[in-house]
Amino acid sequence: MEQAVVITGGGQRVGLALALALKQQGYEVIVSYRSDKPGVQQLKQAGVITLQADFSEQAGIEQFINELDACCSSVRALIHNASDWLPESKASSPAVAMAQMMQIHAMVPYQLNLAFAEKLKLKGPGDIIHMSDYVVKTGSQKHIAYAASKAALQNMTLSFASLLAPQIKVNTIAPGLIMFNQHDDEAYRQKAKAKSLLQIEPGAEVIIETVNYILTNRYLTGSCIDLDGGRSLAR
Ligand SMILES: NC(=O)C1=CN([C@@H]2O[C@H](COP(=O)(O)OP(=O)(O)OC[C@H]3O[C@@H](n4cnc5c(N)ncnc54)[C@H](OP(=O)(O)O)[C@@H]3O)[C@@H](O)[C@H]2O)C=CC1
Ligand SMILES: Nc1nc2c(c(=O)[nH]1)N=C([C@H](O)[C@@H](O)CO)CN2
Repeated sequence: MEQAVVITGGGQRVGLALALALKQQGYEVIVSYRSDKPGVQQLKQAGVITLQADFSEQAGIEQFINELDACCSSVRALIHNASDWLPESKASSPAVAMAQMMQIHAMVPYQLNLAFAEKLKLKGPGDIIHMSDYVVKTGSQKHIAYAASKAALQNMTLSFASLLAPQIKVNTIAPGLIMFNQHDDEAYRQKAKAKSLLQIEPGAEVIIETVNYILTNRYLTGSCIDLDGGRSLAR
């Protein structure tokens, strides 16, 4: 496969919607998924290549790199979406929390970017997109390791943008609330929406629009797009 758009963590929610939308737009799409959820079948039916990968251990990262390398001759874009929103309250220990967060949000993008830099350059301009989070700006009392690991990811945007220019653009999308989880109750939902000026749950469509903006813009690299409904201005 040539000029594949590679999305990590595409078995559900934002990654799933993004993969289906980009496939519908005519891109060749390859997705990593960890758990075999209903979305994986949707992807296969849509013609998206799905590669099972658990990035929790180094062996899982290396297996994915080898499988991806074997199935695509060049890469159009690498979108680092896979993520675990782990609160300290659910971690077995602080050491495990920080290790787990740095693994998925920093170690995986770091290794994949280095492994696929040449294939991203092969057939014209390439893109790397790091999915970060508004909380990089503010920190988070309940997701300390998560926020720190997203800050590491966001910093790598700067390093890789410098290293890989001009053939590859590297940018961050830093979302605020995009979509709730099923278990979020009404009180939480109201409170979370009230944190931004626009006070909505926008859904994955705004991520799709932003990814398309980045992919089609020849002059955007090393930047961070704050996709948060004006959250930093809300009182
Ligand atoms: N949803 C929101 O409102 C916001 C999202 N974001 C960011 O946007 C991106 C998409 O968010 P969302 O769709 O909610 O993400 P999810 O929480 O649904 O996670 C996406 C996928 O990452 C996979 N994943 C997690 N850990 C690993 C691992 N160790 N190895 C392999 N895959 C793994 C999950 O697999 P599995 O299905 O097996 O669990 C899941 O399918 C994320 O980077 C997120 O941090 C930022 C701000 C707000
Ligand atoms: N991997 C994930 N990261 C984040 C999620 C999520 O569901 N999965 N959700 C959020 C929240 O929506 C937050 O932005 C607002 O409460 C943050 N990151």
